Amino acid sequence: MAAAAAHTAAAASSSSQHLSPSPTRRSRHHSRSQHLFSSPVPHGLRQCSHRVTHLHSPSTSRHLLPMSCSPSFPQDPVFFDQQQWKRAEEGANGGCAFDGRDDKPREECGVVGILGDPQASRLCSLALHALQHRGQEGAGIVSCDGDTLKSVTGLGLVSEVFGKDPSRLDALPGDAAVGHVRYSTSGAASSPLNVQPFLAGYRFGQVAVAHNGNLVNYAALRARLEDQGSIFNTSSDTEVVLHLIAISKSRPFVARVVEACEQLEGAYSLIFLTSDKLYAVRDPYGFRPLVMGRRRSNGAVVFASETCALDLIDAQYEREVERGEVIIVDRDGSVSSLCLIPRRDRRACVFEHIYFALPNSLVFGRPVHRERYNFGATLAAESPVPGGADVVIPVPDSGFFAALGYAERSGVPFQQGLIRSHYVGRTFIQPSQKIRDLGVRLKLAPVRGILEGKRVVVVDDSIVRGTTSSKIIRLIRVAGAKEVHMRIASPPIVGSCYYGVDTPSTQELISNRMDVEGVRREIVADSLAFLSLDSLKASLGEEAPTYCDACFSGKYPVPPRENEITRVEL
Ligand SMILES: O=P(O)(O)OC[C@H]1O[C@H](OP(=O)(O)OP(=O)(O)O)[C@H](O)[C@@H]1O
Ligand SMILES: NC(=O)CC[C@H](N)C(=O)O
Ligand code: SF4
Ligand SMILES: [Mg+2]
Repeated sequence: MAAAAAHTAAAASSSSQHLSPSPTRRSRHHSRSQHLFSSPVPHGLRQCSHRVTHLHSPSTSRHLLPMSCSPSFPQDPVFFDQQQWKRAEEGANGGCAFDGRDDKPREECGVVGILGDPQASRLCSLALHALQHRGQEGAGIVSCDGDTLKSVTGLGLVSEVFGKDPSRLDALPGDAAVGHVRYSTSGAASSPLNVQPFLAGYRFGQVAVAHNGNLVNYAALRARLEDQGSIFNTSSDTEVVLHLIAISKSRPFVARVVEACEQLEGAYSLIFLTSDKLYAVRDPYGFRPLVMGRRRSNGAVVFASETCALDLIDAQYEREVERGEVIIVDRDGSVSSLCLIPRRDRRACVFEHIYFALPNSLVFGRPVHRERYNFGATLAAESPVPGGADVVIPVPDSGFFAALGYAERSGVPFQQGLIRSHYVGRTFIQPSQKIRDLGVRLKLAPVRGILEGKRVVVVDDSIVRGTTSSKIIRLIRVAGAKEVHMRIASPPIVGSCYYGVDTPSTQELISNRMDVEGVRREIVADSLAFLSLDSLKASLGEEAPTYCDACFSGKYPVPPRENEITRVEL
């Protein structure tokens, strides 16, 4: 219970705890299977002592290994032979500039890729709709009919970009498509130039990319590329990937992708589309989710950030894209799997389970609703309300399952004491504080009949800036509640995220500025408790060490870097 006390503040209590915001720089850990990837690889295809076929690009000295080198990967790889390498070489296809629009700095998006369905762009727009919670600033799709890649992107929601004017989807023919919903981490939210997928032309053809994540060495990479003469069209970190691919001397395209990715630091779940293939790549730590499935009707391959996107377009979930894996899907439907070098210990973002992902999704192999329920139940055991409570209410939406877990474990009845408007989006994701302030009041309305005269436990998934909690507590008091006890199903957020979640600067994080008692006073709760970090880890079980919890612990798997260059905002 010591941990519980450290994370709890009651009106009568003066307990205080200040959590250090400073990121701890850590050396990188190599995974147990690291030696497999760095073992010497003879030229061409060979069977090694691990019974792994190593792949060696004949035109470069790069070592590419089939992903099956890890015994845990469920799919048999399709090994490339020399002929396939040859065919994979891209023919010159005419160049094209970026699909212009523009940018400011931040992070978390949704990506989708489809190959093998004549309705690819329509399915893509539906899948993006299912991923809308991951980003609301912009949406886009690039499709390909086997020859030319075409792009439609725009600021706003998927329905705003694609729903109003059917001709926009008509302009995206073909059986392959890649899509993106944006929540900016690097590059202005308001700039249409920064809306993905980015479409570019390089020496051997066209390539489109959709990225979820954030590159911590983006500024340094961009400075180097600019020194070498690259001209950037956007202020997004993602654009460096295209430049690295374009300047690579490796062949075929997948070797360029691998060479580019080896220079990236940070988080990236990427989907690439070229005229003849679809590629999915996940960074060596696996910070951001990425899953693969197939449409039940015709076997079309689908990649998406979350399984909720697969469900909507009737695609059967097959597996995660593994960390450090590159999956290549050919137009004939064949699927190959390679791995990036080096591969690291997994550091999946625990905040996906806490807040970002939808509860009906499977993320990192776990049902999100179950994780949230468990966090809430653990919180109830750790931090009951002293003197008891009459009702447990969730802060909709993402506090719902944690509140259910809290109510069931504590034995206090669960009620829907706050009603959510369906017409207001996520407040955390809103770009300005003014909009967030208004957003909370527009979005949530108290139910007087449930709250009046009651000792109310309010359960939310997280406190970031404190905007939501303070507004909600005021609303609940105005509705007549006798006491309001706030319970948060995650630890205090004390550090910014550098891996694709646009958590604000550390100064804006309320738990960075003050201890738990200070936050309680600020939000004017009768008591406040956070789930302790130890309990969060206990709830994750054996896999706890494979999660990133840097925004709670300050332990950053990849050292964050400050921007080292100044540049003109586009
Ligand atoms: O402390 P704050 O800065 O207010 O941020 C924390 C709040 O933001 C998120 O909700 P959001 O409204 O974004 O989305 P949701 O509807 O999915 O819960 C989160 O669930 C908290 O409620
Ligand atoms: N949230 C994200 O994953 C953002 C992707 C990319 N870093 C951007 O800012 O557009
Ligand atoms: S710092 Fe936090 S939000 Fe960012 S990847 Fe790690 S756990 Fe997720
Ligand atoms: Mg919320």
